[in-house]
Amino acid sequence: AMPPYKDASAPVEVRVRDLLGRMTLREKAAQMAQIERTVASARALTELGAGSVLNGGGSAPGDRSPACWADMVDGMQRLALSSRLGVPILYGTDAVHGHNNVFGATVFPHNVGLGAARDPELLRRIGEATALEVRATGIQWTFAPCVAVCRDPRWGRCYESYSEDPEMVRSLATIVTGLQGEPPADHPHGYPFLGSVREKVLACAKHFVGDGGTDRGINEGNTICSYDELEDIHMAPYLDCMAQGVATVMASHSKWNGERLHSCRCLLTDVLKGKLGFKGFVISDWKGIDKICEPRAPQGSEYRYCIAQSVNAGMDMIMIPYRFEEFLEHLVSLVETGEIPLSRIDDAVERILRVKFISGVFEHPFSDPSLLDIIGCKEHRLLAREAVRKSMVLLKNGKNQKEPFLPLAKNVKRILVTGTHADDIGFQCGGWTVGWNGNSGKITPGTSILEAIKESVGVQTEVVYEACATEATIESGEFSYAVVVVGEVPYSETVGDRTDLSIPFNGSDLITRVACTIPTLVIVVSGRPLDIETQVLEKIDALVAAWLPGTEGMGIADCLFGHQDFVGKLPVTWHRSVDQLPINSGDANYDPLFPVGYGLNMFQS
Ligand SMILES: OC[C@@H]1[C@@H](O)[C@H](O)[C@@H](O)c2nc(CNc3ccccc3)cn21
Repeated sequence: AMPPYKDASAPVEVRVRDLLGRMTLREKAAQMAQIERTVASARALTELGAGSVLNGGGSAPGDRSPACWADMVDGMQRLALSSRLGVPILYGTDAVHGHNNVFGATVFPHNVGLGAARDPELLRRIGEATALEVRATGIQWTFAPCVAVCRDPRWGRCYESYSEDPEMVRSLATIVTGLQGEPPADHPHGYPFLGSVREKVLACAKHFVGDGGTDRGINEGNTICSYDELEDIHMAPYLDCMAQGVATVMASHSKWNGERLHSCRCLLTDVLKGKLGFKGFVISDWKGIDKICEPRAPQGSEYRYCIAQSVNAGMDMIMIPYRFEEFLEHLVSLVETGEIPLSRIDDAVERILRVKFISGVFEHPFSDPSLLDIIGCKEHRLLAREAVRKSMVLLKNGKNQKEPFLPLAKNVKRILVTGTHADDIGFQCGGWTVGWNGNSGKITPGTSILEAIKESVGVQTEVVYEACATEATIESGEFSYAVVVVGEVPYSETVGDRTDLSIPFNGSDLITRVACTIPTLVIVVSGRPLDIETQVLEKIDALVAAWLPGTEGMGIADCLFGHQDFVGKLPVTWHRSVDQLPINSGDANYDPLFPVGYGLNMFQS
């Protein structure tokens, strides 16, 4: 007869218990391992039975096409299903603003722009569209949403945070129901949920906890605060994610008052699993356990000790990604010596199997090729265009109270478009896009700001474009107005940590050169607020924060030319000077250039 764990009609907990009872210690330990796709061999997946596979940012199969991804994931699944007990893998990827690793996917604005849009229903729809594009490649799990509450814009991951305001971040956790589906009203609190194996993917709330609150915004640094502050500011969004049945949580590389989250039993077990009642599984970050002994010992040393510390603290799955067999040997040995109680292993594997059973991957282990055309489809690009439009924040609109500068006139003789970010899809998308750190240029199909402007103006309007306008061009006269698009080059994680937030490539000089001759709108494409000196702000006629809008540049033109009004409001404080940092709404003597919540509409100036 069919063993209970293979019986789709049996209750999940019965299937979990039955399968757990059949597994050897080595098989249990292997389920707790997540390995990188480049080492996902037959030995790893069939002989040893690794539980999960991921691709690190930028790691992709063949030509990055959707079909290539689906073939890869299905191939790995076939290997896993040939293991002794035939436990399927979960494949995880960072689809953090659309299915951003895949060429041709819809790339949505990064989280900071979605925080400016402040539209929970929009976030749910973005989750829905993203889930479909992820599923189209046969992938069942995304490492999103990042629910960091960014308290210092010097942090290289500021753009991955919806807001500095925990209440704003909480309200946007609706993306979880978009990704996973809406749990029924009687869904047990803290229990993982997945609504449809065809159209939904497992989500991952990250990075637990306090990733956005580190001292001076240093990535993977130290968050120094009381437990109450940690709970009120950084932990609050996890309650909302859990209320929506989030299936997994990723631990943060950062520390709380000097204690590494990856080996913090108090926060991972007593708080997250105990007090908050989380019933899904906790996964480490990339090589997160290898860092446990730093700085006393170099990263990766004392690996056996690191494994013991992390697993005993409550880590359920380890994002290894390359030391799988070493990990396996150590973990089995640690249980045999009693340094890790078998009960801890059983708890971890029970959580992993629970998520696998609720995900439907036992019944539907393979990709669904009928979804392939949905990647980058028109409907999703229109949704992304709506998100871009709603994320735009109008910070200045005219030099005096009476004459708003926007909307821009469409039927003028000649306009100048200039700046490093006017015609660069890669710059618009930012980090975590095709490559881990992102890139410049035509990295994936999309519409640049220049293309959007050309598409929006009248046929008799001449659009003159120069990445860096020359004096000759500027002085050549007859420009009705200029649009100067400047900002940051793509980055991710520590690569993005800054102590200086001035506009790169001497953006301020270009702005000044243009603005002293031509009426000028400045658009800033960045993952965070950048320094706008007073004399620059006074010289320009209008200023728009576009954040990192992604592929659908038309959403910017929709606002500039008045098709729709500006609705965006600042989700993070726009500082006057980096000397003020950290500066957050609610501080005593809060004196920013523009406060959280600031944003004009077209009729204001
Ligand atoms: O990509 C997996 C995780 C991601 O979900 C976490 O948010 C992030 O902290 C994270 N960082 C890495 C490191 N990525 C990496 C990319 C290319 C080469 C080496 C490492 C992986 N991950």
